[in-house]
Amino acid sequence: MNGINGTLIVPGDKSISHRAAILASLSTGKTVIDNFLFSEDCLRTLDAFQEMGVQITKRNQQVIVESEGPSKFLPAKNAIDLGNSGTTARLLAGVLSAMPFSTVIKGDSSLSSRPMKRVTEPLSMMGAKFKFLQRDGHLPMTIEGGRLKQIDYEMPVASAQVKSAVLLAALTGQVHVSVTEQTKSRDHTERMLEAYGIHIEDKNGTITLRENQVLHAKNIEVPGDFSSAAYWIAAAVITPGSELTIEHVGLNPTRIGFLNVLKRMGASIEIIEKLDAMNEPVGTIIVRYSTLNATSLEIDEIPTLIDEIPILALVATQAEGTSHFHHLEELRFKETDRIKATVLGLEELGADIQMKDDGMVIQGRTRLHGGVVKTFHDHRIAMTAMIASLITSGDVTVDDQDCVKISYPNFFEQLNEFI
Ligand SMILES: O=C(O)C1=C[C@@H](OP(=O)(O)O)[C@@H](O)[C@H](O)C1
Ligand SMILES: C=C(OP(=O)(O)O)C(=O)O
Repeated sequence: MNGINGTLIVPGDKSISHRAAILASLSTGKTVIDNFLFSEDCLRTLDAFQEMGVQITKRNQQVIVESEGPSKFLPAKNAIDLGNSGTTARLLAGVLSAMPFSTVIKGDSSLSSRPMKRVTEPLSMMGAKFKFLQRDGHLPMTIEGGRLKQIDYEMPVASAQVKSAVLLAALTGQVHVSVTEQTKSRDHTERMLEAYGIHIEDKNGTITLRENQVLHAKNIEVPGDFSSAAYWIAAAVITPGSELTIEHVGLNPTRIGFLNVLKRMGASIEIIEKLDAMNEPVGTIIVRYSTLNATSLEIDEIPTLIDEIPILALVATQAEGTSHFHHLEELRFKETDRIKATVLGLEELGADIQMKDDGMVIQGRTRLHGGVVKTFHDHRIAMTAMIASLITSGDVTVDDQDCVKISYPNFFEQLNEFI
């Protein structure tokens, strides 16, 4: 391996694609969404609205949504299956809370083990009714929507999914709402609503959405997914001889904590261009192989790199010294327990890594070797293991390659271009 060299474009952003599908469905008129991410999770969001009567056409990199707005949504004929997608489940729960009918939503075994009370509690305060059909606090559940009332909600967890669920319920139900976050989470919903001309304000961590606002269709362009770019940024930083350019990638400050931490560790990273797509900063990243020092994560930066912890842990195995990753309790509620899966996976490859209740401690630098990594069907664990394979002395295999389709369907094709 002579390094990771060249220029790369990553697929569209998963979080923004979900929101584009939702807001286009809630608008009246025709929306063209460019560079939509055709991954399994985002397809679940499109399917859900299609099941409620929204007209959706998929072509190449585009999605065309034709809608008459939420007042014309029809009850789905069957339970809506959201597969593996936490974002779809929680954001859709917000929209369905304002619908004058009942809907059953369900998911796969991973999604059915993830907590839903974080959204059903505020949505119940707004007036929606929920019934858990198998296990308390989990999918499958029935959502009985209806007229909603205003709430001022203080979020107990830093979660963009919870914030967005409440905002989308208020928007769909046309009521006023305010949501206060202790730590700022990704703000794609707020930015996209603003781009639609909706009055939404963020003052000292309190986001306020005014009542009686409606969406009119507006074309959307989705930037490249920073969370997908993170795998290649890591690959270049840890593989000697690398210089990689990643173009047209989203650089929203609430998403790029991983870049900031890498820079702090000593990585050579340049951002050479910035433009704006639907209120989202977009640019080009140039990254080179670098000698790295260990680091510790601050509590406030966790939401800005929450999905990058597995790949950041791999990078830390190549940094000189001890890295302390704490305040990561939320990782236990992802597609799998990502603290456990990351520690087990990297241990299998020879890393010196210790599991803690709220995170992990990693001692670098270690020479990694080959092994068989258990993914627990989590796309981010599978991709982290495959990036590790670029620097291991033997082969790395994962027990499930298919799970990368959740967020990055062409991951293996792009990986093969480098090896
Ligand atoms: O709103 C979103 O699009 C997401 C929010 C985050 O989840 P939480 O809200 O649970 O932190 C993140 O982990 C997930 O991949 C996508
Ligand atoms: C946690 C993730 O997604 P979701 O919550 O939408 O399943 C992820 O993509 O890492």
